[in-house]
Amino acid sequence: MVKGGTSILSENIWKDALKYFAGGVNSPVRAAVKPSPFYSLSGKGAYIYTEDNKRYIDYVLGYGPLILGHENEYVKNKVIEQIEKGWIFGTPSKSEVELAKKITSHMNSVEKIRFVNSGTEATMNAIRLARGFTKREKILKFNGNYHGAHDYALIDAGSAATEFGVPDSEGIPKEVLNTVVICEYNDLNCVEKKLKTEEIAGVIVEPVMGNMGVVPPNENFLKGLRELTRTYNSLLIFDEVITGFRLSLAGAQGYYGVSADITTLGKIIGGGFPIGAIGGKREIIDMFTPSGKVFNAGTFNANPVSMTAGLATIEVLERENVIEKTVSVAKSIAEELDNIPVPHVINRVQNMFQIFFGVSKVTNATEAKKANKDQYIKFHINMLNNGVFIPPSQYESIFTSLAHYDDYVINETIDAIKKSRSGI
Ligand SMILES: Cc1ncc(COP(=O)(O)O)c(C=O)c1O
Ligand SMILES: N[C@H](C=O)CCC(=O)O
Repeated sequence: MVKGGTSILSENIWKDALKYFAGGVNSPVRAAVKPSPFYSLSGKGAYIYTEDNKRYIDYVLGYGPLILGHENEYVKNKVIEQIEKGWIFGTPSKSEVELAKKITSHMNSVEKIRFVNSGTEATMNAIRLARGFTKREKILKFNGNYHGAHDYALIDAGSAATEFGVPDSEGIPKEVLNTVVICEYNDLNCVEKKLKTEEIAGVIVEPVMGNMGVVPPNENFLKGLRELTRTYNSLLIFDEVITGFRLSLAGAQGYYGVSADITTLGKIIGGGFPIGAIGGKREIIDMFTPSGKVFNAGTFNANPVSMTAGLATIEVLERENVIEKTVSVAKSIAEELDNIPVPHVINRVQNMFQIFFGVSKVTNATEAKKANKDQYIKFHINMLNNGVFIPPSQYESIFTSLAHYDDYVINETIDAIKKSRSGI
């Protein structure tokens, strides 16, 4: 097994992939890995192993779900047990009730849940729910926030939409664009102005921005959103697809002490298997069919494998002090990044962080876009060559997992940072 370096086999697979997939991939950020993507073969703990017999310490972690690291033994065994019993029934299964009990026990504002298959489906349905509940049409979102790949979210969107220069996607009808109102993140004045002058069904927000790099909320931002949405009878939607069960067991809401009307979840609650969820107050979630008139359905909704993996993951989070451990790793790595002798700023909240070169502060998407992307990409390539996989895009977050809570992994990473800082 070789640490980092170039990847001949992966390069050959990549040439084939370019024949079959738009841009060679099935989700755009994967094409951002330079010079070309490596093909993963397996994962164990903090490491990814590739088709080329290369090994990388993984700080991407499936873009967030793998808070326990790769192939966690407990989760794996629970999933195998489930698979031996069957993996789709088209009927409810006990695992969905158990996962719902677990999530609601941790998140005060979530009394009832609808399980879907992705974060994208979760936010799309949360927006429909907010419109159905308030009988209003407009949604307020923030510049650079990413809520998945559906029409109502792809306006001033972060993540790969910014990385590939399509924050406003083509193919979205004007009528849809006109229902989305945009403010800059952390700008409460803008939010108040829009809520006052437009009939807004809901304000959707990433409580910590994780799709423009990492951008924390200013001290009063989330509390301000809570108050303003109450004043103007609009619903507050926290998109906790990344932050749920990452910042704390009660998500960003628990961490910042602000509760939402509707919460969207994904990633960690599926333990690495496809999932999304819309949670909230009983009277809001009950508006979903069949008890209400806001339609949602799905062949794979609440599939037992994702339910089982999610439940097992949360059990480990509860038992093993995981969040504390991932935060301590994140602190050590962020401190070492801060020693890089090139002007930069590091934004970190708990166990998610990102470095921005060439700027002294990043508090919103406009400031994030001023960071020197070329320097970030050079650093990303240097880190890969030194055996560490950090996000290939400035507009993603570095994550830590339980498996990184290991002196050998931390020291290897610190060593890679030291070797990677020249030439950026
Ligand atoms: C905050 C946030 N919301 C929604 C999504 C969409 O989730 P998914 O990729 O599972 O559709 C993502 C990530 O992709 C996300 O980071
Ligand atoms: N930033 C995205 C979600 O958090 C990354 C996942 C993807 O686009 O494939």
